[in-house]
Formats: sequence, structure tokens, C-alpha cells
Amino acid sequence: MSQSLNFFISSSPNSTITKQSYSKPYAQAFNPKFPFKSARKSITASCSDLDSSPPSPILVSDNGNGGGVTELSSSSIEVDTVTETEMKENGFRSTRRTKLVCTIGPATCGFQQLEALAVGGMNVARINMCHGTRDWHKRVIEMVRRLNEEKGYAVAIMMDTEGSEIHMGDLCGAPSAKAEDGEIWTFSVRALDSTRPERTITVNYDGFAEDVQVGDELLVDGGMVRFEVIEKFGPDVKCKCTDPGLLLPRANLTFWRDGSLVRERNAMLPTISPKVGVPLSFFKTKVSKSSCSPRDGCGGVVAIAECKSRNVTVADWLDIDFGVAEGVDFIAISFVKSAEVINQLKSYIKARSRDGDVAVIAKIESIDSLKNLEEIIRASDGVMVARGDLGAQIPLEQVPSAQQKIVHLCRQLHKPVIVASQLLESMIEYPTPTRAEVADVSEAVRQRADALMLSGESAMGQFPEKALTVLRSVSLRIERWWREEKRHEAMELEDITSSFADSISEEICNSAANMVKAWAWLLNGDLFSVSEKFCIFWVLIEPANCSPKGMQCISECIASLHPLFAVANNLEVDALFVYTKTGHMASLLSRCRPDCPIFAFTTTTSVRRRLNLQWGLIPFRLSFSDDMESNLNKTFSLLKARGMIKSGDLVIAVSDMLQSIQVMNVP
Ligand SMILES: Nc1ncnc2c1ncn2[C@@H]1O[C@H](COP(=O)(O)OP(=O)(O)OP(=O)(O)O)[C@@H](O)[C@H]1O
Ligand SMILES: CC(=O)C(=O)O
Ligand SMILES: [K+]
Ligand SMILES: [Mg+2]
Repeated sequence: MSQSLNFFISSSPNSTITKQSYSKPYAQAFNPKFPFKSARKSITASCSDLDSSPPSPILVSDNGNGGGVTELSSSSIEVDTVTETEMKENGFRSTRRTKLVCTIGPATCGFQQLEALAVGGMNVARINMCHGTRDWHKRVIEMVRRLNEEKGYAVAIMMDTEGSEIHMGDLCGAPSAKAEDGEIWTFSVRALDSTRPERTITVNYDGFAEDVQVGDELLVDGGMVRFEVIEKFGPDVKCKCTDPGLLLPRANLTFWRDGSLVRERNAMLPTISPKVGVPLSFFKTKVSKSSCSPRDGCGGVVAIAECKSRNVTVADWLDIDFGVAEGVDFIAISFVKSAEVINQLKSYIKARSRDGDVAVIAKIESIDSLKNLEEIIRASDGVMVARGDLGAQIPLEQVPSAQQKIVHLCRQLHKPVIVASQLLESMIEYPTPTRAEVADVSEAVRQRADALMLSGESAMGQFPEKALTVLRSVSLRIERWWREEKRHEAMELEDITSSFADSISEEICNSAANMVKAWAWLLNGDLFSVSEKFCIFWVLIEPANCSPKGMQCISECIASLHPLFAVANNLEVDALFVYTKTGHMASLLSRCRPDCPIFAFTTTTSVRRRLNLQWGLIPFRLSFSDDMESNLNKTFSLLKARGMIKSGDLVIAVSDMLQSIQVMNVP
């Protein structure tokens, strides 16, 4: 027989909530002899026909159009083949919770290379607008879309803007160049063609030669290579290499004077830089107005001075327009200084994109972004700890604590967070990582960041797939270790929502995640034997629950379950199921970092892709109704038919259509 426990919060006109109505059913709930009568049928009702269902196909999705349920037949479910295989082989309790982002570059831009990354566990493909042409990026996006369509993946696409950084130009087509100790190199703002003199590098910022001074220290890639400025000749700056290393095309440059970062450029320029060709008229228009576009108006070219004097925060707008038109899932904004730019960009995207569902990721990589951290995180849809540039702006020894703080705050504020840069830097050249790199990856997983990111390792390294394998295996190992030994380090989460409806969703998700533990205690405790699990528990709440008193009752009810949560030792719940149209409820569950995986069922491909960035979520696409019972029956049937779950697995289900928690064994 199937066992189920329903914790059901609804607005029922015929029921009233009293304190007793919790305590009594609560006591009875775990009494197997509790004579329960309900208008709702038990989940078992239609289970008998589940086993005979034919295997369900993976359907072709409409990834290219960013959403919709049109092509999904009501009897199918979409999940990618890698997840499916992993679940069958290892059982779904062992699925990887930490998500993986790969920067795509020359080493990985072919269809087969992209497929190898998808097979290796890539959840998000990142393209960096600092490099390559828009055509090149378009081709990559098309290939990822094709991969999703043909092979059933849900790889999301993140476009990363150039931002207002100073960087070197290309290396005449060379993948890298070695700067040796004592060598003299010229950094020039002249437009040089491919026949440029040896050891000459172009710089993207016209003011560079004016701004630097003899004696300044020039850091490439946050200090991977260092130079000292020894002479200036008009547009050329001669520098002596003091710390040798590998120069990569378009590497970031910072300069330091008397031990401090010279910040003029980053402090004065807009976060999102105007690219050449952006019409001046645009900057006279408010960004948040839907009427504005880089393409509107006259064709004048913006001078940097114009942006400064108007103090307008403007974008790599052409790239952003490109990203929106291509339907990318995330736009990551480099060198964010304040929440203002995030808010402007979000209104801009909302006015431009068809369904307004491009998420904005704030990259924390400057001193200003650290100063305004909380407001930036609150304004954004997610955050990247961009340690490469951050490490060039603050002392390196401060980067680990900044990372920990950002990851922690993101979780508190309910925003996904990516830890990026140099995780496996040595794997650009070597097939195995250093022990220190493995420790760094482990620490990010232990901090329970949502995602880890590969940069040069996957973009231009020699071992992209191996690097991804290292991230995957270290994540799996540390996550298991956490589950087995470190659960007592769980974080206290503060309330995040202000509206009543949202706070109910939040409480439901917190409780469901906690029940993962509580249930284990119930099953293993002395009170009940396993055969006596059958119990149903209802809590009905009046519409009047909007009152503070109603809210207090709900809290008390949930609090009454908390003592159970605290004593859980062995985990028994196999998965959390969440039925969510917008993804919000799934992401609330992810925030709780429960010990079991979260199966997130959603109706649109775009939500499915976006959820792929969040910790612990296994996103499925499924068409479902408001009837949870039929949704559950259908899901069990489809997943069982594909061998992804089996009878007896213990599942807790929540949904955002019907605010409920249900605990049941798969029939
Ligand atoms: N599209 C591309 N074409 C050529 N090379 C690329 C491309 N994308 C990345 N690379 C190479 O990979 C390296 C690492 O890529 P990544 O995008 O992570 O740079 P980054 O400097 O860390 O990021 P950011 O510019 O956002 O600070 C780059 O320095 C560049 O050499
Ligand atoms: C990823 C990135 O932008 C950085 O680390 O600087
Ligand atoms: K960038
Ligand atoms: Mg950066």
C-alpha cells in the first residue's frame, strides 16, 4: 500500500483555523489508526495502471523560441539524457547538486566539442563579448540550441558583457605569448595591423598612454604577468616585465601607483560601456523608457566624455540587444558598481524581450561592487563572484573572504551565485589539476555555491573536457561528504518575502526541506514502526488567514514540526518534487539546500533552462494542471516507465498552484 502524508494549506470557506486544529491532527497524524475521511482521493487510487504505461519519448523542445508549451504532448516529459543516465546508474539521491558553467571559446566552439561538454555536465554555456565577433557568438548560440533540440539538453546560455575594463588587444592570432623576465614590451593605443613590431600589444582604451605614469606597475590578468612602466612616447608605453608569465589575447589590464590601484577609468566610466557606433541620441533618452534603443535616432558616435558628463550609465547596448534578440537566458554584467545599472537594464530588457525572461547576473569584480554589495544582489537575478578582476582590484588575500561573504549573502537573499575564475587554471596547459586547485573547487562546493565556472580552461585550454570532469567529480564527492558528515553546519535562513502569498510559499518550501529530515526521524524513531507509516495530516486555513493572527497560526503550525527536524540523522526522503510555472517555488526549495535532489517540473523550456543554474534542481519540462493528484500520478507513471524512480521511493511534493506539501511513497 502506498503511504501518504498531506500537509495542505488552502483557503477553505468552510473551515476555521484554531490552535487546536493543529495540535490535535498533528498528534493524530502519526497514529496509524486515525480514522481519516477525506473528499480527496488517496494517491494510490490510480496507481495500478502506472506500470503498464509505455516508455515516454523525449520530445523535441522549442528551445529556440524561449518557451511555451505548444510542442509538449500531455503524456511526455523532457529531461536530458545525461541526467537520465546518471539517475539510472547512481540512483537519484546521488545526482550532482552543484551546477557547472563553461566559457565557450576556440577550444570548444564546434558542435561535437559542445556536445562533449553537455555530456560532461555543462549546465550553462557562457559567451564573453570581450572576445570574438557577434557572428561567432551567434553561431555558438545556434549550436547550443541545436544540441538542446536534437539531444534533449537544457543547456542555458549566458552572455557576458565587455564592461568598462581596460584590456589588451589580440595577439595577431596567436593563442598566447610568453613574457620573460626583464623583456621590454610596448603597450600602444595606436591601431596596429597584424604586421606590428615584435613584443607590441595594443590597448583598447585611448586614454591609457595619458593616464599611466613612469614607475607605475601594470598588471595583466590581475597579476598573472607584471610590468613596470619605464618610458612613454606619445601613444606608446614601454614597459619592463618584472613577473614573467603567459599573455592571453584581450587580457584585462590594471595599473597601480604607490601600492594602490589607479581607479580613474573604472570609477568614471559607465558600467556598461557604449561601443563605437552607438548613436548619441540614445544617451539623451532615459534607459528605462521602452522607446530607447541604441539603434534609434541619428548615427553619431558617442564620445566617452559625453557619458561621463551626463553621468548616464549606458551599456554595451548593441551586445545586449543582440543577446535579447538571440533569446539568451542570462546576461552577466561586468564591473557593476551599483544597483542602478541592474535596475535600468532589467527595465530595458522587460520592454524589449518577448517574454521578458532574460535573467540579469551582476558580476562582483570591483571595489565599488563590494561597497554596494547588498543592494546589487537584491536588484539582480543572480551573482557571479568574478575572482579574476576582483583579485586585481583588492589584495589577493582578501578574495577568499569576499567570496565567502558574497556566497553567503546570495543565499540569504535568495539569488543564485556562481564562483568563477582560475578554479582549475593549470588545466589550461596540463591534464591534471594542482592539489590547491582541487581544494579551491572543494571550498566553493562546501560553501554551497549554486554553480562553478570554467573560463580559459574550457575557452582556450588544452583539456576542456578533463577540466569539466574534475569539477564534476569534486562536486559529487564534496556534496556526498557534506550529506554524510557536515549537515550540522546548515545555515539559518532569514525570511525574505514581504507579501503574504509569498511568505506562505517560502514557509512551505522551508518546511518541505526540513521534512526531508523530519521524515527520516519518524521512520527511524522508536515511536512508529515502518509498517505503520500510513497517515494523513491536513491543515485547512481560512481566507482570513491574511490577518496577522492567521499568519501566526501558520507559523505556529510549522514551528510545531520543527523539533522533529532537528533530530534527523539518517535521510530517507529520496526526492522533493516541485510543480512550478515560474520556477519561483523551485528556487525557494533550492535555497534550503535540502539533502535530497529537487525534481522541478515546469511547463516552459525557458524556465527549465534558467533553473539549470540553481543548486540541486533537476529541471524537467512537463505539462501539468492544477490538479496535484493527477499531476503526481502522471509524473510517477512517466518517470517509472523510464526507470528514473521506482515503487517505494519516498517523495515530498509541493506546488505553486496549490499551496500544499504531500509526503508519499511512489506506488
Ligand atoms: N570567444 C573567444 N574567442 C577567443 N578567445 C576566447 C574567447 N572566449 C574566451 N577566450 C579566451 O579564454 C580566456 C578566458 O576567457 P574568459 O572569458 O573567462 O576571460 P576573463 O578575462 O576571465 O573574463 P572577463 O573578460 O569577463 O573578465 C580569455 O582570456 C581568452 O584568451
Ligand atoms: C569572470 C570574470 O569576469 C572575472 O573573473 O574577472
Ligand atoms: K566580460
Ligand atoms: Mg572580469
